[in-house]
Amino acid sequence: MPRLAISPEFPRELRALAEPVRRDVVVAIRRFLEQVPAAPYPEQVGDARDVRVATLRLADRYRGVVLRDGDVYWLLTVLPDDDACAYAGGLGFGVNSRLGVIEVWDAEALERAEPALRRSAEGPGRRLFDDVPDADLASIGVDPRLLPYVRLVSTEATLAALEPLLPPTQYAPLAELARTGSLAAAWRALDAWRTAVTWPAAAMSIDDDPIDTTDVQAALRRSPDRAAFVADPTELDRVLASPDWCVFLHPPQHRLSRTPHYERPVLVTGGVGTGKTLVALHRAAYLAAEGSGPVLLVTFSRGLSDLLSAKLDLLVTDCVLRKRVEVGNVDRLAHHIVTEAEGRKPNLAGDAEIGRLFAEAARGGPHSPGFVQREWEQVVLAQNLTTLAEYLDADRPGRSVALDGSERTAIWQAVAQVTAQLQESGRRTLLQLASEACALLSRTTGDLLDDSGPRREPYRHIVVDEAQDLHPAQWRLLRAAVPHLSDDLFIVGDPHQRISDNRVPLSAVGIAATPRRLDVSRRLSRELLSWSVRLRGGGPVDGLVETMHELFGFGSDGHGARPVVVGYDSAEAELSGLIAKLREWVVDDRVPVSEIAVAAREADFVRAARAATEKANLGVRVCTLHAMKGLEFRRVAVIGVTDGIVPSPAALTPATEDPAARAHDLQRERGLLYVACTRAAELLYVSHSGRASPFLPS
Ligand SMILES: Nc1ncnc2c1ncn2[C@@H]1O[C@H](COP(=O)(O)OP(=O)(O)OP(=O)(O)O)[C@@H](O)[C@H]1O
Repeated sequence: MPRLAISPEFPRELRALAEPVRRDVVVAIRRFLEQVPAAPYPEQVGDARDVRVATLRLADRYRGVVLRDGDVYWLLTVLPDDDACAYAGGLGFGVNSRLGVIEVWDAEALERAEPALRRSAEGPGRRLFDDVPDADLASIGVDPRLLPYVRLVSTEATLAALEPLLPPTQYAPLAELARTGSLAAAWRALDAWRTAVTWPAAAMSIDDDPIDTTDVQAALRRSPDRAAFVADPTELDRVLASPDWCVFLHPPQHRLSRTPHYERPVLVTGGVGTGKTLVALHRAAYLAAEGSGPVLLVTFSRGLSDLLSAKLDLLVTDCVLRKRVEVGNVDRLAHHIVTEAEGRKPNLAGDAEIGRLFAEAARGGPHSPGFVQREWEQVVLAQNLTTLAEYLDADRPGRSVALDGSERTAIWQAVAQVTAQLQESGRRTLLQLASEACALLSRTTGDLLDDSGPRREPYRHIVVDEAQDLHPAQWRLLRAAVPHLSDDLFIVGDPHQRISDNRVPLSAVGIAATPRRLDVSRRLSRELLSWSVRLRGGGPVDGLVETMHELFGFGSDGHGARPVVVGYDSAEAELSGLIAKLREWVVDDRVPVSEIAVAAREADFVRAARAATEKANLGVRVCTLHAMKGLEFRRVAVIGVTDGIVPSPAALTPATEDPAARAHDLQRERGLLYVACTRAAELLYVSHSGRASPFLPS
């Protein structure tokens, strides 16, 4: 029986075919897998650069292109007959001698480029790699068949022009060597392509066992981003029907999510669209299959946990495994634990009620209600301070206004008044609930969440998404909900996308996490990414990690359109401009309305935009900037990005009251706009009426 692996391009190209052809192709592959009568057979391609390449007739006038090695077949694409033969004939194949992964290159295009390369290399200057011996180029994985072309490269620009023709696993270390002149830097670039199946986690050194560069099957198994093995028609159907991200993980994503064991908690940070959520989903799926107990996949809000749950359903199709993962948000977890312990649902206090209580408690005092409330949430609840003595002694990280003993005592009394009133009315805030749930879990009585043993944590593994927005009380709850064992906490987040006031290093809540990083945005084009990074302001931010988190060093793997920023004279004209833009997208460009979103800072403008889109019969999503968190659309319009609206004056603490709080508020408002603008995978349109928001890059 043949062993068949599918490349990520194949399902995409299959989806683009007309329905009857698609059906015939799938039937033919099934026949091939099971070797029943009338199964397609490999046919040699005349003049092929690699004799192992063949085609399979999969439908009338359509052929699949395969790389064949013994009984192993790697199905690369499906094309009309002539195109398939021409394409197959021009490909070069190899196994990377350092990584052991499969490589494909455009051998025919390289042959065509050779005369131009020679001409450019004939000039007076030296060639780029003249000083690098062959052995060093081999040590970064350059294939001997590509060496003659590499030797002709005279400038970094020429090398960049060759990028589409070379395997990325050879281009990346070469580009790094050209840029830095350092072999060590090139090895590091090479290392970024290792997957969890390339090497065991402990064996990441360049000098490990020699690779058998003739073993195609082993190479395909080490290339989970390039090949998915399907043993039978059921697996075939799953690979063909699943979204790409379910099947083909990029090497760093694969390594992070499928490393067999992490002795300590892990914190994965990464810029927008680098695949953090996908890594969290895959880690949860991996732990469900390979772990040793119940898994909690937890995020910031209910809306996001519903989205995570739907994605996990796509990823984990086995019901038994899926049941091992509970998906929720931290508030729900706290609610659940307190309800179980008390036998009834807790009453929650809303924001308006809390605001009113603090207004009363702070009346006549030197500090505003907002200041006192922030002191409660960011100092008292954040550090779980329960007595005045503890508060008098406490550090107040992130709070810039110094308080003497009598001021602290006055604030403590105001906070005590609010908490007493809450207690009297039988209400609690969500943060209080998180603290109580943590205290309940820390008791030795057990009997929570159907857990009958004493002091047994309800989960064996916890995976956290959108970690940058969790409060210290919520972190303590998560820490208490899982035992201190290997693979306890796997955390993903991006401090630059924070839209809350929570900026706690994990070490401060008892989580000593090993940092890891994802560097390549898979959502944003280079153009959108560079604009967004300027919008965010390249400055470092704090929280999650011990030191400041920098925004540099992260890139994108594709090009696209630049964002469009349009200024109007009035809000009415801005709404008319929005409707015209949406019509262009929906009617002219035929983008489905479900793949378009409109967002604004102020609820009033959201309502006005919603009314305008409904009147124009354009059923796109219209929401606040906040509601865009964690989502993704092909096209996004962010409107009302006007001075005086973004940042929202109501969300800013007066500088006279607390300059550090104001700086944080500004950073949060900037983060909010950054998050909304970076939801666009394809096109971003930004508009304002009057002067543009000071956050917009010039
Ligand atoms: N391995 C992959 N295969 C296919 N698509 C991918 C892959 N990795 C990432 N993507 C694409 O990138 C998008 C972003 O992934 P994801 O939402 O996990 O990133 P993120 O880092 O959590 O983003 P953000 O922090 O901006 O919310 C995905 O929706 C998908 O379109």
